[in-house]
Amino acid sequence: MRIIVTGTQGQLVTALRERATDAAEIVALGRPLLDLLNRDGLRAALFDARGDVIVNAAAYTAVDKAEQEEELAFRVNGEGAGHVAEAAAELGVPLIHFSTDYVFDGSAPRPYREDDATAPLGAYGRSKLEGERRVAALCPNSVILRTAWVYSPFGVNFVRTMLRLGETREEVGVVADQLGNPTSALDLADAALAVAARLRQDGAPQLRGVFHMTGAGEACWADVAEAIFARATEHGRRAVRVRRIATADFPTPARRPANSRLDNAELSHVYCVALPDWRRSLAACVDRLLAGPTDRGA
Ligand SMILES: NC(=O)C1=CN([C@@H]2O[C@H](COP(=O)(O)OP(=O)(O)OC[C@H]3O[C@@H](n4cnc5c(N)ncnc54)[C@H](O)[C@@H]3O)[C@@H](O)[C@H]2O)C=CC1
Repeated sequence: MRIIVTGTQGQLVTALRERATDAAEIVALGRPLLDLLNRDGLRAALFDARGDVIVNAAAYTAVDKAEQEEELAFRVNGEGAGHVAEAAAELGVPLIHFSTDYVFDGSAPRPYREDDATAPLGAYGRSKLEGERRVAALCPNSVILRTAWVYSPFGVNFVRTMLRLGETREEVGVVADQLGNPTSALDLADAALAVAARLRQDGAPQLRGVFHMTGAGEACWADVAEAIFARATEHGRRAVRVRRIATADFPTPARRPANSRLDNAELSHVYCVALPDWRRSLAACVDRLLAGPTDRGA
């Protein structure tokens, strides 16, 4: 199976490359060859690549900056996703598109299900929701995977940021009133590869549509930080205290949902796919970052 992935540098595409087995060849296409802002170039690249499945893993992901650059975020995450969907439909290949918990406003008292009402709080969430709409409209042979709180040994993410802060600080203030599901990009890649294989073999309509895909178990950001620092001490790092703060004490340009939890029951029921518990995968990520040479820059 030849899987064409948009983007070459992101957490998810890097994880897909690492986790691909012999049964799946990953062809990652990024800028300048494939730019979500350039419909014609993108189409030419996807048509040339001749894949069995397309995965749209590229996106404008700067959540706070998007508040100042909403038009750009829409062009990349809305229109760009639409261009990929249009090309996949014309090529007749299934599309896996990634979306986000930020399509919800976080007011629900329980984990969100796929058919719950969307109401993004910020520009990034609005742009991703527009992408979902375009993908669903232009490419019915598609799966939209909403994920959340993604971390990995690569790129910019919470785990790497905490480990960097922990090098110089004895205490770090971390918000404790946002709940979500920490998700390892490597687990996400394994699950997405399983979905890709099913989509390729089976045209059943129930395999298409929106699915939630996050790590098992829930946490607030302060819980995640505590788990990171606890694991880091096992690698000889000195202990770092986590001061549990409120979102109101850590203002950011974009508002975040207080409840980001996604219910994965549908994915488990339809695909028999479930991601491991976040604590186990997080420990493995910290082990990897602290055991070997690291790619600094988070
Ligand atoms: N990182 C997270 O916590 C979450 C991510 N997601 C979604 O998961 C997917 C993967 O996210 P990550 O790998 O973490 O993102 P990332 O920020 O690590 O990587 C994004 C990739 O998109 C590429 N890109 C940006 N603009 C582009 C353009 N105009 N043309 C071509 N490529 C472009 C970047 O170069 C980069 O390779 C995205 O759809 C994101 O919206 C959803 C929820 C949470």
